[in-house]
Parts: sequence; structure tokens; C-alpha cells
Amino acid sequence: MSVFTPVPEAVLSQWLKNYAIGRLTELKGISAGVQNSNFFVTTTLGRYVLTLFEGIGRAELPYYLHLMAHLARHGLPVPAPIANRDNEYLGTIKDKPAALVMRLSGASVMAPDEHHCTRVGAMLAGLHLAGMSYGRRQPNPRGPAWRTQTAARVHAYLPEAEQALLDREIAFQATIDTDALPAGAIHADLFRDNILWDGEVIGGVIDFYFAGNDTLLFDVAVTLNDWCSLDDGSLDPVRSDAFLHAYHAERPFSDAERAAWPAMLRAAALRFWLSRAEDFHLPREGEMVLVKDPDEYRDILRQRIAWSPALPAV
Ligand SMILES: Nc1ncnc2c1ncn2[C@@H]1O[C@H](COP(=O)(O)OP(=O)(O)OP(=O)(O)O)[C@@H](O)[C@H]1O
Ligand SMILES: N[C@@H](CCO)C(=O)O
Repeated sequence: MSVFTPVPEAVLSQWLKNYAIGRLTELKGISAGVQNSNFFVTTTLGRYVLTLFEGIGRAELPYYLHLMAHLARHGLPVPAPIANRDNEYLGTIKDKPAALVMRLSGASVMAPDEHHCTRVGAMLAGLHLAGMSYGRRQPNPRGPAWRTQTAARVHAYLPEAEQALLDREIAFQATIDTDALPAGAIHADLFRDNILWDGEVIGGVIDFYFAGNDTLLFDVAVTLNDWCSLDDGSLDPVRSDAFLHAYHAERPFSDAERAAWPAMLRAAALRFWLSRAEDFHLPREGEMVLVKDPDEYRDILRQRIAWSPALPAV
């Protein structure tokens, strides 16, 4: 269920008078998604998605919306935000920040094969290359400082063996120096449900609301952990090779990245173990988040500690 704030047609019709996209012909709530209220909006001139932001502060939103506009301008299948007649992307509906973006075609593939992973690797490299000329800066909201603070918050709720795993990982991550790694705007949540496939082609990359500036390798690790893991958390070597080689062909990995890779895979696993554990043990009142299984990412972390694949060489 992901329409937390209902929007009556009359309210939207009125709101759309400040846009140049014609008159409303259809409004439909979207049931997927766990963070915001989303709607498919059809007008006499096109098809759009309306998002009412339920938990993200208004101050953070311009970074995300302008990043989407920037990437779309670079030819990537990212939903372009729609400016209103005051030339603003961000408006307000029912006291919530609200934005319209282009509706893209396609549907998620939840059991990808190596061909999907090849395209995702190339797409992620494309996002990183285009993102290099993006002028705005905002730190990754789930970066190292957040990880340390969240570990402290969830620690007491975990069984002893998991507390020990968490302590060791936080201590290990504190020894990693990321200064030499290429950094830029990253998606930071490029999971399978955030890519829409139009047949074999990527029709859309959506949900930029965890984006921020961080090392590009962290984004590679986040994406690989979701797209290429098996049920026990270990990596499928075929999908993983396909993904990494396709990325490397567009943006070759540096020596510093090769050295930091095992630690980065662990940092990426830790990030989602922590966010899921926090949602599970410390649900915030009034905040509607669908809780995903923290154990999946605990297991991925354990597997990456035990073994990590090498990055492709030059
Ligand atoms: N630009 C778009 N074009 C087509 N479909 C979209 C677009 N944006 C969102 N959708 C559809 O809406 C669904 C929910 O969107 P999204 O994943 O952004 O939800 P959310 O609640 O904002 O974020 P989260 O995935 O973190 O829960 C997607 O699964 C997709 O089906
Ligand atoms: N991709 C996240 C959900 C938030 O977008 C997860 O699987 O935990």
C-alpha cells in the first residue's frame, strides 16, 4: 500500500493549472513503493508520475530532482521532472512537497540473468559518467557517519553473535581510507525494483531519493549485492562477472578501487543490514515503511567477509 496521502481529482486538476501539460484525464494510485505516495497521472498531453514526499525534507529534494533532470538531459532513461509555470520542479499538495516526473515504460525484473546484469553494469557506469558534470553537492544520506550512528542505535536489539559481527565490521570500516577513490553523484539504491525493463532494454531508472555524493565504487557494490546475489547471500559468479565487466568497459576501475573493493562490498552490505534492522527494531511512529528482511543483508555481509571477487584488471 503506497498511497499514504490521497489526492482527489479536483485538487490535482486545480494544481495542474500551474503546469503546461494539458488537462487531467486519469489519476491512479500506485501500489508499489514503500516511502512516498505515488500516482500515475494522465493528461490530454502525456503520461506522468506524481510523487508526494512523505518523509524527505523539502531542503533535500532539489538535489534529487535536478540530478534526475541532469541525467535525463544526458540521454539516460531517467524520469525528467516537469517544471511548473513558475519554472519550479517542486510544488505542494496537501501540505506535502510534490513533484511530477515523466512516466517511463517497463516493469521490474526480479530474477535477472547475466544479460540483464550486463545492461545494468553499463547503465550504472553511464549514470556515473554523466553525474560527473552535476554541479550540486549533497552527502550520501546513508554514508559512513550514518552507518556508525545507526549501528549504535540498533546494537542492543541484536543477538550476541550479530552484535559481535557488527562491532567487528564497524571497527574494520573505520580503517578504510576512501580519499583516493573516484567520487561523484551516486544513485545509492539501484535495486532490481528501481529499474524498469522495456523488453530487453532498460526503459527507466527510478527512485533517486537516496542519491548523494560518495565514492562511485560504493554504488557499484550496492548494485552488485542486489543484482548478483544467490539465496544464501553468496555471489553468482556469472551475473557478477557480466555486471563488473560491462561497468569496467565504460568506466575502467582504478588500482585504488581494486584495492578498496572487498571493503566497499562489505560497506554496502552493512548499509542495508543497518537500515533494515533499524526499520525492524525501531519503527518510527507515523512513518510508513515496509520492513524488508534484515537477515538477507546480514548474510550478504558474512559472505563478503568470507570471499569477494576481484575487480576486472586493465
Ligand atoms: N517515472 C516513472 N515511470 C514509470 N513508473 C514509475 C515511475 N516512478 C515510479 N514508478 C512506479 O511506481 C512504483 C513506486 O515508485 P518508487 O519505487 O519510486 O516508490 P517509493 O515509495 O518512492 O520508493 P521505494 O522504492 O524506496 O519504496 C515503481 O515500482 C514503479 O512501478
Ligand atoms: N532498497 C532498499 C529499500 C529502500 O529503497 C532495501 O532493499 O532495503
